[in-house]
Amino acid sequence: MSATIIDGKAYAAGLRGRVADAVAALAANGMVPGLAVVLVGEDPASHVYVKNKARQTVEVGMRSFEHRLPASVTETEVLDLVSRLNADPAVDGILVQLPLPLQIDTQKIIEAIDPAKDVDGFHPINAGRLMTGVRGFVSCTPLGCLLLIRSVQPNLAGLDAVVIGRSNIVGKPMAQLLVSQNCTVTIAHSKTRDLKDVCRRADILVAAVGRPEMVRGDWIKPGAIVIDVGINRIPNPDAGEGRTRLIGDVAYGEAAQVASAITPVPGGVGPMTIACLLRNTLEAACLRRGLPMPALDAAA
Ligand SMILES: Nc1nc(=O)c2c([nH]1)NC[C@@H]1CN(c3ccc(C(=O)N[C@@H](CCC(=O)O)C(=O)O)cc3)C=[N+]21
Repeated sequence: MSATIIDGKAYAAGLRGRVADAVAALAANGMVPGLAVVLVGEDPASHVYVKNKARQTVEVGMRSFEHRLPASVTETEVLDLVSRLNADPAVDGILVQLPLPLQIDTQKIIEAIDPAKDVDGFHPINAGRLMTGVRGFVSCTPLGCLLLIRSVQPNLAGLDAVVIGRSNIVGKPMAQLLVSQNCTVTIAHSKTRDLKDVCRRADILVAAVGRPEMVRGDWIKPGAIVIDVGINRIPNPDAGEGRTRLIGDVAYGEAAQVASAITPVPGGVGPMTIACLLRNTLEAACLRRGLPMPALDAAA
C-alpha cells in the first residue's frame, strides 16, 4: 500500500486565497488588516521564515510591519516595542519570532502581548481558552495540522491519536485540538516507555519532536494518518559543500508504505503554519472591529 500524500503546500495556497478574498472585502471598506513581526538577532533560518511570512502577508492584501532588533537588545526594549504594537491601531496581529536570545525572558514577552493581537496563540489567556473550549487564537502549527488531518478524515470521533512532543507551541495545543474533535489522545515524549508500541496504536500520529527520521515505518499502524511537524536541516553534501536539506521527524519512505495518508517535509505542515497565521490575523482584524469572521475552513 502506498499512502496518499497530503499536499500542505496546495491546501495552504487555497486557504491563503480564501483569506485574500476576505481581506479584499474588508479593504473595500477601508479596513486593511496588519501583521507585525518582531525578529531579534541574526539566526539565518529565522530570517528566511520572517521573509516568507512578510511576502505572503502582502500577497493576501494585508499590511506587514517588520521590526528587526539586534541580538544584544534588552528585555525592556522588546517589552517597549510590544507595548507600542499593542497600542497601534494599524496592527491587528503581533508575532514575536522564537527563540529569543537568552537575556530575554520569553514568557514575559509572550504575556506582554495583548491577547486580542496574539495571533500565535501563545499567550496563557489563549492557551487557557483552547483548554476550556472557549473561542480564542489557536497556535498556527497545530491548527494547520488539524486542517490537514480533517482534509482526509473529516470525522475524527473515537479515533486514537498519539502526539509525540509536549511543547506549549505544538504538542500540547495539538493534543487539545484532537480532544476537541473527540479523539482519544496520548501525549508521548522523551520519557515515554515503549514509544514504538504507543505509536503503533495511533490512528492519527503527529510527530513534533525535532529528531530527524525518528519515527520508523514499523512504528506506524497500517492505515494511520501521519503528520510530520519536524523541520530538521541536515547536511546535503550531494548538492555541494555546505548545502543543507530539510527532513522530517518521520522516515518518510518507510512510513508511506504503511500509512493511509502522510504529510511530506517540506511542503506539508510548514506552509500551513504561515497560512494559519494569516487566517488568525484576519480573525483578529474582524474581532477588533466587531465583524463576523468569514467561514474559511472546516475546523473554524
Ligand atoms: N513566534 C513564532 N511563531 C512561529 O510560528 C514560529 C516561530 N516563532 N519560530 C520559528 C518557527 C518555525 N516556523 C515555520 C514556519 C513555516 C515553515 C515553512 O514554510 N517551511 C517550508 C519550507 C521552508 C524552507 O524550505 O526552508 C515547508 O515545510 O515546506 C517552517 C517553519 C514558524 N515558527
